[in-house]
Amino acid sequence: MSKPRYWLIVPAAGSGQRMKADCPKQYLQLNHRYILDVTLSRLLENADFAGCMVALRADDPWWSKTASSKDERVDTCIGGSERANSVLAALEALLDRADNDDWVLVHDAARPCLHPADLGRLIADLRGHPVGGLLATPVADTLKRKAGDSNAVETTVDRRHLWRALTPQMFRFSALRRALETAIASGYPITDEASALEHAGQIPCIVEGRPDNIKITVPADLALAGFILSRL
Ligand SMILES: Nc1ccn([C@@H]2O[C@H](COP(=O)(O)OP(=O)(O)OP(=O)(O)O)[C@@H](O)[C@H]2O)c(=O)n1
Ligand SMILES: C[C@](O)(CO)[C@H](O)COP(=O)(O)O
Repeated sequence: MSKPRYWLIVPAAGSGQRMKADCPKQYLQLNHRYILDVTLSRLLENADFAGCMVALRADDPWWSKTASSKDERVDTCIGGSERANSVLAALEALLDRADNDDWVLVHDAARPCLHPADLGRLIADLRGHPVGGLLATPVADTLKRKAGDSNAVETTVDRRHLWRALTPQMFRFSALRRALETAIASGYPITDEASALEHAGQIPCIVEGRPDNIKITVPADLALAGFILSRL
């Protein structure tokens, strides 16, 4: 039986509304490099992937300007209306190359600060796991639940067992594809790969990751990401 291979999927078909920039955030620059190029290089330089599939917007005029578009290891497909649809599209674009039990790592294009040690630990800790799992970091702040749309505090949430999901998230090719198809078809709200597997009755494994593996989401995150990268 051949050893399972590792495939990389990077969903990069978002519009970055919360960033309020003049282009999708994955094409903003950090130290004169596109964020998408930074993210892809930090993944491809630190693990041995059989291939990489990047999901892009259908109207993406920036990709051809990136260094990654010249990298023969990187293929592209058209993403979907939601992140989960983009990941499913990338899985389907790999159907003729990936085996059912191959591992797939899914990592947000908007997370350029992934530390190589976290990537290595995720792969090492989960390579023998029956389901797979994700990088996550413990909640460090006290969490409040607001009362509807008001600013009134409804309650303080017990954070003792709460973790923030990060990426990469790592699951078997066929199990992930099946779980995403089922969850999307059922209208179940999924915002990460693990929640699709949970919806399918699986129990993903958490691997603790660094809290500085931030997702660039709002304007203040850009300078923070630049500082983090300068220290990595
Ligand atoms: N239809 C979508 C939506 C998001 N993403 C990708 O999923 C990652 C995480 O999503 P998010 O941070 O929400 O990005 P956006 O959807 O672009 O941001 P916003 O919600 O502010 O518009 C990003 O790399 C984004 O490009 C995607 O591939 N396809
Ligand atoms: C996948 C993720 O980054 C894990 O925290 C997150 O769910 C993405 O959410 P978004 O709203 O698509 O940014």
